Amino acid sequence: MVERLDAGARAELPARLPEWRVLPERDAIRREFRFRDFNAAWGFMSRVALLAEAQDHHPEWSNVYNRVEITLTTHDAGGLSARDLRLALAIDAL
Ligand SMILES: C[C@H](O)[C@H](O)[C@H]1CNC2=NC(N)=NC(=O)C2=N1
Repeated sequence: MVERLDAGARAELPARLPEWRVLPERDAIRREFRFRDFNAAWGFMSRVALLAEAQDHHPEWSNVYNRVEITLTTHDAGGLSARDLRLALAIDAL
């Protein structure tokens, strides 16, 4: 069982992940990325896939040409956990 983020960690989300927003409809965060073209978007997705495997934590995502939308939540926790924060920070650092 994975612990969901506590109130203190949630309060810090806007400062730590300014590009991500907490969804109103479910306990998840989302960021949209835009690239020069599909090739650049796919290269980014390949790097995220490697991060996801290394962290054993996997995104919900979609791609349309040069756009990639990533939603993070922890299925084992039924909401946001430290695993989402860690993966989001690693994605931001790519
Ligand atoms: C067995 C394996 O560790 C789990 O199923 C992992 C894999 N990746 C995961 N990814 C996400 N986003 N949430 C999870 O709860 C999760 N669980």
